[in-house]
Order: sequence, then structure tokens, then C-alpha cells
Amino acid sequence: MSVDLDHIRQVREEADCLYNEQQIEEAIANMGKAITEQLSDSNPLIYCVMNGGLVITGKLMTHLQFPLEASYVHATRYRDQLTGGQLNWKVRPTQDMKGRTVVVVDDILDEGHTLDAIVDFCKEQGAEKVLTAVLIDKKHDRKARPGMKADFCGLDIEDRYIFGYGLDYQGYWRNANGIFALKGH
Ligand SMILES: O=P(O)(O)OC[C@H]1O[C@H](OP(=O)(O)OP(=O)(O)O)[C@H](O)[C@@H]1O
Ligand code: HPA
Repeated sequence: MSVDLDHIRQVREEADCLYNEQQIEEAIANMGKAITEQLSDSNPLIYCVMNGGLVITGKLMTHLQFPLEASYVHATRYRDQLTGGQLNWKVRPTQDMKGRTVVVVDDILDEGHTLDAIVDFCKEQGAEKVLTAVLIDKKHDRKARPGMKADFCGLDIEDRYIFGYGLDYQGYWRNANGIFALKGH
């Protein structure tokens, strides 16, 4: 599929910045502190949810100065669309997680179906405790479960389509150094 890069550039230029780099880095440091307080003696297994979790997981991990193992899973349900569909597992966890504490790290808790499915899978595999950490919690009433929350969360946002810090618009701008909302969405 060919991509109109002028459109991609225009989207970034017209977007509203909801959080700048400094605010996000502060939020990530606070998440790191909270996770350290709770998990520093638990030898956790940290799972990055690709692709969106790439930036937050890397940045968060440097705030976790205790023994841990890191790996990734790959699950997607948006496929360059603005609304989610069926969850498609591309890479499932491979490590033995029996009896382990697992932390699933992702960029966003939107409706929550992605995190719920990954958490359920880890529990089925025998993880003793499964916790979730997200940079962003989007505020609306369409959560997979009413009141659903991540165990660790950096920032809340209003109900708009966002990109930056791992989140994409049509596969682009995961590299944007802020959280930006798409004009008109
Ligand atoms: O809470 P939900 O409504 O389930 O949405 C959240 C998920 O959606 C995005 O992934 P996406 O499916 O877009 O794949 P990507 O990580 O490759 O961007 C995001 O990275 C989360 O994993
Ligand atoms: O607002 C969003 N932006 C990008 N990816 C997403 N995946 C779920 N919600 C979003």
C-alpha cells in the first residue's frame, strides 16, 4: 500500500500536543518509582507489547534498577485503523512463567481488550501474579470491563485518537516526542 507522506506530515503539523516530552518523561519516572517500590524483590518478567509498547518499555526499564528479565509479545487489533477489531496474536510469550510475577507494559489502555487477552494468557500459563503498566489511560465508558484500570499508569487523556511515544497514526509517528491528538478526532 502506498502512503501519502505529505498527508502524514500534515497530520503531525495540525495535531494538538496534549503532553510534551518533559511531562511524559516525568510521568515515566513516577511509574518507575511506583513499580520499584512494589516489585524490586520479585524477580519479575517484563513483557513489552509490540509495537506500541516499544518506547515506553525501553524508557521505563532504565528506571527499574533491580533484577528483572525482559521480553516481548506482539498482539495487534487496530491494524492502521482508528478503531479496534479482533485481537491478532503475532508472537505469544515463550518463556516459562510458572510461579513468576509478570508485568505487561503497553503504550495505551484504550478499550482494554488487548491487555485483558494478554493478562489472561499469562495467567493460563501459570504466572503467579500479572500486573499491567501503561503510559496512557484513555478516559471513556467503552472499557472491556467497567472501571478497568492498569496497575501502573503514567497519564490520562481525553477520548481522542492520539499518536507519539509509541502510538501510531497509520503506522507513522510512533517516534513523535510528545502525545499528540489527531485534528478532528
Ligand atoms: O485497549 P485496546 O482498545 O485493546 O487498545 C490498545 C492497544 O492498541 C494498540 O495496539 P495496535 O493494535 O494498534 O497495534 P500496535 O501496537 O502495533 O500499534 C496499542 O499499542 C495497544 O496495544
Ligand atoms: O488513540 C490511539 N492511538 C493510536 N493507537 C491506539 N490504539 C488504541 N488507541 C489508540
